[in-house]
Amino acid sequence: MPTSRPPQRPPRLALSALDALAGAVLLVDAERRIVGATFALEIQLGAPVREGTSLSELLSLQGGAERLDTLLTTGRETTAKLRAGGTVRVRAIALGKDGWALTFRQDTSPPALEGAEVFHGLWTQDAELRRVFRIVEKVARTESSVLVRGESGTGKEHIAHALHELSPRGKGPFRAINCAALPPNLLESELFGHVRGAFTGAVRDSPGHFRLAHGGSLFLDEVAELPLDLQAKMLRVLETRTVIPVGGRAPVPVDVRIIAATHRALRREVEAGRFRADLMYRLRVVPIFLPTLRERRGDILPLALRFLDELHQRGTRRVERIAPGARKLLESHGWPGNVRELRNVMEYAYVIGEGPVLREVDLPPEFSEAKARSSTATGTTPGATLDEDQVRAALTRAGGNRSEAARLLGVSRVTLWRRLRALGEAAG
Ligand SMILES: Nc1ncnc2c1ncn2[C@@H]1O[C@H](COP(=O)(O)OP(=O)(O)OP(=O)(O)O)[C@@H](O)[C@H]1O
Repeated sequence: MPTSRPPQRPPRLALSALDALAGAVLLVDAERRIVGATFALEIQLGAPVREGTSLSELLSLQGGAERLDTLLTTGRETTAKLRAGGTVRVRAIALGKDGWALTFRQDTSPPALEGAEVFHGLWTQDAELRRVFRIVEKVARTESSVLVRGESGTGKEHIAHALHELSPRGKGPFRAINCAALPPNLLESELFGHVRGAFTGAVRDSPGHFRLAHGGSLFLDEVAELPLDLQAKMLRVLETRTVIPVGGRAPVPVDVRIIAATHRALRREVEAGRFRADLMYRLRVVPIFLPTLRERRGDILPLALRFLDELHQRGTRRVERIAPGARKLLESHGWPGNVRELRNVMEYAYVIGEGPVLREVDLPPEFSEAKARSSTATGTTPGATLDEDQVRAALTRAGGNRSEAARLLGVSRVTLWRRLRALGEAAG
């Protein structure tokens, strides 16, 4: 009577290598039992693969057992139905007497990542964002002023860089200034420069961003926050192509292409009297709208995996899959901070969790409605669900810096401080 050996699991490293080299792969032993699956396959199937179960529990082939034999013996690619739903193209590669490696491709639609593109550091497989990339390529070749509109974290600064690099000015300087980050008087001298003695502390001449960007591009981030008096000066610079440094008299010629960005609707700012209409028309000759992450939900999981990949390069933990519950939460989240928020969330989950599976509980507190509800029900403070280990892990990762630890945990500094105090009190 034949004896059945227990299934032998391949080492995790081997699965990771397979994942990187071949993508969606399933390993079955000589008895056609599943012994391992790559992360890419689980993403494709949308569910974890149960080791030890029989291949026929995962796949169904028209023609039954006979077709399964053909699939395994001929090495030809075959269409198979997944018991969980959907069709795939499968090919089997015999591994001597040990079993088979099966590669999977999506059947009707092209493989999930086909049609994906990396454009100047921005990854997407979304048709709308890719259309934006094509517009950027076209407009980059011109001298037109571009206004990039998009929520925080949608990639406005990357687009500004792309516009510069693809333009004939690409070899010239690229300067960026955030109009919301400086008080008005400082902003003016940062933009237009100043002469020595123009104000207390002006011990020497300073060229300002316009002159430093001469022959290149100047990126005005958060342009809607420019105070009205500076808007008038900006308009003058754009019209005369000269700047007058603060405290100076002589206009200095500048040759700069302006790329502006905002998360606000400039038209509404104009209607509200906060932005000059004439400057708006100067800046938004070509408006470019970046879609939010929630408008391209298909990008969420692939981007999450890319960020995990980056974390793998830097850290020691190796996440091999995202648990279905966590995937659902990621896919349904509102993402007000867009891709930047996703990057931070993945880093948080990577740091907070342990082992090869990224789980629901590893995600920041705002992801768990149940947690939030129970915390409101019991009247506890936000972040009260963070346990000591999570807090410690984040602090270690942040080298003791509490602001950074709070960012990693997805809570405010005050919440972290309260939690530390509560834990301290509990320990004491
Ligand atoms: N499509 C994308 N693919 C990969 N990374 C992205 C993508 N979009 C944004 N990011 C990342 O998100 C972060 C924010 O990007 P960026 O600074 O260009 O956004 P922004 O719209 O200028 O944000 P803000 O308005 O808050 O300054 C960066 O780390 C960037 O690499």
